[in-house]
Amino acid sequence: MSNAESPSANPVSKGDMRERLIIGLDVPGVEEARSIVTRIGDAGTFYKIGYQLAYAGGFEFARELIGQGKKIFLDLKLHDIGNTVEEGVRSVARMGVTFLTVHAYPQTMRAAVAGKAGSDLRILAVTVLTSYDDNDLIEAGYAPVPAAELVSRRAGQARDIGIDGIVCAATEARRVRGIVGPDRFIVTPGIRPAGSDAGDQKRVVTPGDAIRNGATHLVVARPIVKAADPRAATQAIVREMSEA
Ligand SMILES: O=c1ccn([C@@H]2O[C@H](COP(=O)(O)O)[C@@H](O)[C@H]2O)c(=O)[nH]1
Repeated sequence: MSNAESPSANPVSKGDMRERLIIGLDVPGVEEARSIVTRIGDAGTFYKIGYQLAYAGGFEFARELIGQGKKIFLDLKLHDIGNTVEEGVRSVARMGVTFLTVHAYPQTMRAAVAGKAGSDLRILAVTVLTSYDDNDLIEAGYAPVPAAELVSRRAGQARDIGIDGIVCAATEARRVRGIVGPDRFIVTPGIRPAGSDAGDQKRVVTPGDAIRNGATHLVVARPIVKAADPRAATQAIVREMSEA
């Protein structure tokens, strides 16, 4: 069976929505991150480390959280020449993290699949950033194309290359599920509880609708890490996911 036909088994437990909420630790340093993780306590099981924390001690902190039994999503959105991506992914594969992102360019995705070979690391392909709408794609030099169509095209390429999961807006999750089949992860940022500030996100969905649309994992940063009570904010989102 080719790589494209055998994506990694989807380990999502339908029973515990905490495992399907990925909390984005978008904070300036490890001290702040550690404090938020402590305050969230057992309400959170899965954390995302992106640019802001990764370049401020986040890699070491990722190892610390893994040591405590938490899962880690390294959101590095790699994109470079193939050899550099492949070797970078090979290094990340030794860290024990669960998810790593790359941009959904075919050369990049192929290199990432080669780099993670033999490890438990799962590669997610970022299709079209949730802060982009159709006009942002035109501004970036694309011929006019609806963001949802470009997401579909890239999801199909990711499937053919054997990528483990797709990052897209939850508005596109149903369509993407039809393209990638039942076993791949669909990870959706741009999540906002009703009434909360979208900030720079443009393709936004509530936690309940994201689950109903078939997302396997939701990514939420500011609505939790900037909340007065991050544990209560986490619990409210998990509750909404559970009731969906
Ligand atoms: O398309 C994408 C890919 C990644 N992200 C990341 O998710 C979080 C979302 O943060 P919020 O504060 O909940 O908006 C952030 O770390 C992004 O880098 C994304 O938003 N969209």
